Amino acid sequence: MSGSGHKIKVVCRVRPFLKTETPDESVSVESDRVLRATNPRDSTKDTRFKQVSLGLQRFDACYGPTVGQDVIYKNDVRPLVETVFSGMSATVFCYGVTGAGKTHTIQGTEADPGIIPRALEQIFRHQARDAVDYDIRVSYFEIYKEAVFDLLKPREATAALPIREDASRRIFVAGLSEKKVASYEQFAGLYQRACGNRRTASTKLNNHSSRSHAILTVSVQWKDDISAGKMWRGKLHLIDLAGSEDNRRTENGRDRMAESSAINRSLFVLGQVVEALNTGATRIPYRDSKMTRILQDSLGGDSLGMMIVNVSPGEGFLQDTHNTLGFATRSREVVNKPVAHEVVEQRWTAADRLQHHRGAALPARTAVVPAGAGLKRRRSDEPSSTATAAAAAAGPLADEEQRHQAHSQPVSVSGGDRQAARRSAAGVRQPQFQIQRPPAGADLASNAIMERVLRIEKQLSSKSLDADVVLDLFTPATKLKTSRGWLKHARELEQKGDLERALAHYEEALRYAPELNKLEAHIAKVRARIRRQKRRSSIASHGQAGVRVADQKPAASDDNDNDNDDDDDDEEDVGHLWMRDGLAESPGAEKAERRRKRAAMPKLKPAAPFKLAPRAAPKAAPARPAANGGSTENSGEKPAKRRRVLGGVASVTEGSVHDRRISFGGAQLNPFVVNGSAFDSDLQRRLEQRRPIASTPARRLVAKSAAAARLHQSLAEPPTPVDRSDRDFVPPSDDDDDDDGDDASDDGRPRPPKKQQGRRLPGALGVRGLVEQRRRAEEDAAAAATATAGRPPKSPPPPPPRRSSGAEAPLELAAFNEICIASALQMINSAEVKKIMKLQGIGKRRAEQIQESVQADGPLKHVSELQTRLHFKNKLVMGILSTFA
Ligand SMILES: Nc1ncnc2c1ncn2[C@@H]1O[C@H](COP(=O)(O)OP(=O)(O)OP(=O)(O)O)[C@@H](O)[C@H]1O
Repeated sequence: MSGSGHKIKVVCRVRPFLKTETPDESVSVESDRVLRATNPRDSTKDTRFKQVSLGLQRFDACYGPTVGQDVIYKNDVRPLVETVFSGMSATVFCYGVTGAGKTHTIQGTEADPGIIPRALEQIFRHQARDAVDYDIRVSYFEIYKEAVFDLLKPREATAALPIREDASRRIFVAGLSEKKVASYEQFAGLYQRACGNRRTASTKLNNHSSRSHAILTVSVQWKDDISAGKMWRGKLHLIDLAGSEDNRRTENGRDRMAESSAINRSLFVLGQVVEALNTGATRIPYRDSKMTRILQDSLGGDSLGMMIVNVSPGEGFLQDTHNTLGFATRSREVVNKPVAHEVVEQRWTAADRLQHHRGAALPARTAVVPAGAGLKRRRSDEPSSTATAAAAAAGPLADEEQRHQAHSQPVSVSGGDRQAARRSAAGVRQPQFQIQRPPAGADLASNAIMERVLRIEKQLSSKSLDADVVLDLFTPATKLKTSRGWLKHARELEQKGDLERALAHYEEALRYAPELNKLEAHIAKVRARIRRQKRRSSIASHGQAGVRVADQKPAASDDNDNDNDDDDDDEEDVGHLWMRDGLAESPGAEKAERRRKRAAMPKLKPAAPFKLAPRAAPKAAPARPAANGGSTENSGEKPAKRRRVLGGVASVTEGSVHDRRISFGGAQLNPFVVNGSAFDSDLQRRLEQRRPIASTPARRLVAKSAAAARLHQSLAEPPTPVDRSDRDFVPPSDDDDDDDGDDASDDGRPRPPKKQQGRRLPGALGVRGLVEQRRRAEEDAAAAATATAGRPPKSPPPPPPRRSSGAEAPLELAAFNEICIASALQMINSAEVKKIMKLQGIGKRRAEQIQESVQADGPLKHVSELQTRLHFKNKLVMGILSTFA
């Protein structure tokens, strides 16, 4: 039999009805190998159906309620126990739902003993009969809530024990006590005490329900004179599995629920193992539960295996019966490769000693190996020569009857490598089975799945299944698919302008695919748009007297605004902040007014293109090249490709970077410093690396800088016509701060008296004044650019105007800030501003103080305060500027 596979033997046993149950005909044993069960979905159907649902299940043996323990033992278990004396390992385990009779079958009662006492009796009888000196030892442990406990020790004296693998890759429980027993009586006393240590409890379905899996191992070892004094070891594992439980029926409390969850989990893994073995999966998830790990050799390993499937009769258990029988049928396909086991002495290697030196326990002096294999510490995935030979020699499996026979007779094994025995299955029959080491990370993945299952079970048991747990049930592919579905709907809704519902759909999509960062960003945008819509409508309805919303878009057009361009968003973001007097009341009229004003404004292109100034010449060259109305000819560089920004008003020349400044309309700007604050590190990085400004946000910021420049310029220029020769306006930057306190700027131009700072604008000019001023400045710029076209650039350029900082800010800066504050005041109560203020370190209380104070004293008092909140200010400034662009 060496080298051939043995299917697990599956025996079915139906328990009798208990006194508390009402007998019915739903489950019955039709013949010694056929069980009939009513279809749980339709009990009115003919009970003799064949193919539907349960139909007729064929097993190795079927026992009805009247069959006694002795019959089952004699027919099916006794032959298996005999194999132990051939050096084989054999496993009998009882499987079934709670209350189906597992403990009764494996343990029995004093009056009607089960498999364990009968098997031990048989072993001692065999010992007495043979002239061989058998060394019989027993160990008994339980797996309770995924922890292993020694049952041969008093419960209070035992801690959870670890599971290990020995040198020949055999699983064992480290530290488990093994007691030598010389007679059945000695065993019976020991066993009785040990049973008292097992955890049992009363549930609604079973007064004496086992809460753990219990595994009794009987080891029989002897020296064989015939085989030149070789040591042999046979093992018998007798296992009473805890029953799967439907917690709706057991009405378990919290403690029982935790136990039940652990039980169900390990049984679930058992099902997975069987499934994997049957489908020839590359990885068998033994490690996913302690029980399957311990049963590894009995499930697809080198043990002989037998499963007794216990079934509760009665209609009330039909669904459970259906599930149990389904599992049993699948288990019948599992093929084991039984081999005899030799005990060999092993020497401790240098590696063992080193490990021991580091604190690890030394391996046992003896190891159990497949007969004839000797002790080889070989990786399990290494092919062995015997394996190949065995695989080649393996013939087709014996038919079912022969297999049945194989269990009925002691298996004589001539030896052979354990690996060889496993591999010999290859090519023998389908499904074939191979033990392979799991691929790296497979355990992790499987653990993750188990964690999911556990979470779900936990929630199910607490009857509070929440959405996240349901989400866990989906595979990643399903999640992605579902997410796409939500996204599709969301986009449609957004296009229709139904932002609220679109947002809900987007959020739903994100739940299924939280890794979609872009989606997250888009959701934030949609949220912002909804907020803006709400603000607009509230401002429109509760607008203060004399203040009109200048830039308010009609709701419909806003709703339909489906482009995701940040620029537009930014415009929207703050467009409503721009408050002006005297504009048309209706949105339509406002729009017309805006259009009219825009048309009236001169265009700045192409005479005053906005571009990056050429790169500074090395050292000898002046720090700032002459500006020539925005052209790049003075750089001496090959003109680079131009990128149009902001509807043709400005353009950026790729690669022409100079001193981080942008020349525009005769002015040089530092794109990173608007009003003294750095605002775009990405752009800065790109420019510093001399990389093309490809990203939309970067171009947008450059464009905004242009707008900022225009406003600065218009504010800097006096309302009266200016000297056209002075075109080299440099906006204020940190480098240019002039704290000397004179009233004159470096270029000699007089500054407005400090007293007037911040008072003249916009209070004096008003917003309209500012706009008008800007328009005039732009006209001048256009005229100057036309006049200077074709002329050689001026050299050297006059030094740029300088400004004071803080409280001594020049007029234009003060005006700027005033605009900011005025704008801020309108949104000071909005959540967005609060958030910004929080980010900038302005507390709620402080924000309120500012608001009150601004209302009482006027906004200019707080210019310096706001100046320190650079980001906050810039956001507003940028928004305001975009309304000019
Ligand atoms: N074949 C049988 N003959 C007589 N009584 C039986 C038989 N099988 C089971 N019973 C009775 O049914 C009840 C439940 O049986 P048992 O405790 O063995 O179930 P179990 O499957 O081990 O349950 P659990 O998984 O909850 O431990 C017990 O009272 C037992 O005596």
